[in-house]
Amino acid sequence: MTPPTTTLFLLGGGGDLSARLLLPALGQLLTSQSERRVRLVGVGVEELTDAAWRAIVTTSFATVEAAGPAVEALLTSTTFRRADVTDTAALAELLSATEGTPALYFALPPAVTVQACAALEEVELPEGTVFALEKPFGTDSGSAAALNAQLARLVPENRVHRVDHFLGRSTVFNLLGFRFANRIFEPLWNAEHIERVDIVYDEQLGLEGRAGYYDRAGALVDMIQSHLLQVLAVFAMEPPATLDAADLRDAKGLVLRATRPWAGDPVASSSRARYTAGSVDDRAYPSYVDEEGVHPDRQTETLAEVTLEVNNWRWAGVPFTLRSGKALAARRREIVVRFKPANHIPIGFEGKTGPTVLRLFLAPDKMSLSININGPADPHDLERTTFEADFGPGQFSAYGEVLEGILDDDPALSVRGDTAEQSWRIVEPILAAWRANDVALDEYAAGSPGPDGWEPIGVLPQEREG
Ligand SMILES: NC(=O)C1=CN([C@@H]2O[C@H](COP(=O)(O)OP(=O)(O)OC[C@H]3O[C@@H](n4cnc5c(N)ncnc54)[C@H](OP(=O)(O)O)[C@@H]3O)[C@@H](O)[C@H]2O)C=CC1
Ligand SMILES: O=C1O[C@H](COP(=O)(O)O)[C@@H](O)[C@H](O)[C@H]1O
Repeated sequence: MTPPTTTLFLLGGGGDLSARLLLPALGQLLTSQSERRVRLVGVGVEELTDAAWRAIVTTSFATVEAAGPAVEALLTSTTFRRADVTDTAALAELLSATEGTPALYFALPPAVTVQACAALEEVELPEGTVFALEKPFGTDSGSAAALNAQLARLVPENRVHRVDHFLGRSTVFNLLGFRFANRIFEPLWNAEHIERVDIVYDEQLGLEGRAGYYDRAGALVDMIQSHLLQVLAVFAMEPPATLDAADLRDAKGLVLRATRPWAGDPVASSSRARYTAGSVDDRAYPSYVDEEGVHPDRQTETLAEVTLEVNNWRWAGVPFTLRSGKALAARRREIVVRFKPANHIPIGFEGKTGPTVLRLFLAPDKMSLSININGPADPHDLERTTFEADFGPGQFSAYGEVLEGILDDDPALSVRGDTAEQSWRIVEPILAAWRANDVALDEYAAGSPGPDGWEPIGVLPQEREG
């Protein structure tokens, strides 16, 4: 069946997110789905002719070699509207140009998004209007709740797509398929068998000129409050009956409602650090505090690590450590599941053993399982071996999957309002402890693995030595 036409209003279409991530993802989606028809309307405060806008879209599409009938149709019909989206009359006029169902993508500074939503309260929205909102969603649980209330006055919850591109990753579905389409993993997926779970997203990139946003956010809000808590929720969820939005989002919501800092102690369960001058591979970085636009007094961390507990029957007593940082020695993007030791290894076996360790890599998508086996030669001698499997690249980029959900009005891969509030509730005690300076702000040289004295996570002691 031919999908109905959507008019996609890209509010902030001239911005960085749009050019670098959204437009290429749209080009990729339309190349693969030649039947789909999208009328794209770019919106911004800058004066831009339709031809100049078309050139921007064409350049972004070229980065993914977008081609075919759906791409051609979009390029022929796309237009640009100069409008201040905080102005009610401008929004009403904009929406009158809708063909099919409108989707409003707020690729705007967050404060402008809030103002635009307020202005939209005075506008009669066309039937079926879909909203897509970027992170950060609010600045704390109170502002997230206020924005949710505002959105609820505009469109039903299932037509609000709070975008988290980590949920667009095929990794999420890979995780569900791996765990629930096999008999052998799900029965072990609990506190009885799992000792700890580490979710690590270490980046080599530094600030990359994003001080305006990042210096107020920091690693905890930028990566853990949003993306890594969503990964935790997918990892730890109860088995959903279907992959439908309602089942997935209920299951994630239950996990996050049960989550809090380890032992309720935000000080002991968290660490923070910021990078000093150094180099990552051959690229030199100045000290974070010397980056343009950074205010050292804000004490912004570029590396955050928090240990959380999920207080339910399945996970009681299992620490979940989430870590993410910038300008680190190596790129590490993985979930590391360490199983408890075997109850009893028959006396007579010797050699190096260790717990079973499952690694689910977030990008590129693959997995490995390290176990003990009898190696070659002496059959008494146990050795470690690792099985590996590649999940292969997903059909689309993460933003491609996000956009498909928005255009199909399927919110399965977006963050539900209550979950967005819960994510703030989880990190708020930690943010308060950091603001009060109850946790030291450590330092690490750019290009190092992190501050001296921090225990490496997701690595067995014997792997550290080796
Ligand atoms: N860039 C990224 O990698 C990522 C960004 N995000 C989020 O996406 C959102 C957008 O980010 P980004 O693209 O980087 O920001 P930019 O500053 O690059 O772009 C913002 C756009 O908003 C437009 N704009 C601002 N005010 C108005 C207004 N009143 N009316 C109409 N248009 C307006 C600007 O228009 P004009 O150009 O005409 O001035 C500009 O094109 C933010 O919420 C950010 O947190 C999330 C993940 C990654
Ligand atoms: O949202 C963000 O994500 C990126 C990391 O995601 P990736 O898909 O680009 O690896 C992070 O660098 C950025 O700081 C953060 O805002």
